[in-house]
Amino acid sequence: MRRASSRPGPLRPWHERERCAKLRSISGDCSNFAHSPIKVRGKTWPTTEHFFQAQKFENASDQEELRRANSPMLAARMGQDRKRKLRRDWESVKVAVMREALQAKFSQHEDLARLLQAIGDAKLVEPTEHDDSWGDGGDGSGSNMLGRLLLELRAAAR
Ligand SMILES: Nc1nc(O)c(N)c(N[C@@H]2O[C@H](COP(=O)(O)O)[C@@H](O)[C@H]2O)n1
Repeated sequence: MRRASSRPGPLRPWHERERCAKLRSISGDCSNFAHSPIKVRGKTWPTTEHFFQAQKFENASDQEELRRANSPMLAARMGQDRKRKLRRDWESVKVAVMREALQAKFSQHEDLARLLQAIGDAKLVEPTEHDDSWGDGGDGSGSNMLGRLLLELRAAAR
């Protein structure tokens, strides 16, 4: 006789989980790649991704190089390679930096602030197996820090 396996069943695909639960994937205007410039620390940054990735670096010249990256994807790649000198406290400040970026974005773009409220009470999640810190790790096991910060902003604005 076959015994029931104690292992969990196959993970449900993202779209199915989104349908069943009150989940919304972070995409489009809510994503850090959205072309919604922010003014922070005396400069204009093309996207929140540019600002976030630039803050990783100790040298102002490296930060400026990131700010001028032609796309958020390029800024992310530049921020993730280790050719430039990473600031030593990055791990301890990165969530605060992301919060600063998102606060700027959603306070400087009224339409986006409205969009965040329009999501209602759904939970926001970045569904990606490539990131279990900012995202959900692809199966819901990640920390979902980006989603949590967006929900924090949504609650604060209510
Ligand atoms: N799809 C995807 N792939 C990755 O590799 C990611 N890291 C993310 N998450 C986004 O990446 C930004 C921060 O990344 P690092 O801290 O430099 O790893 C941030 O915009 C996350 O939303 N997504």
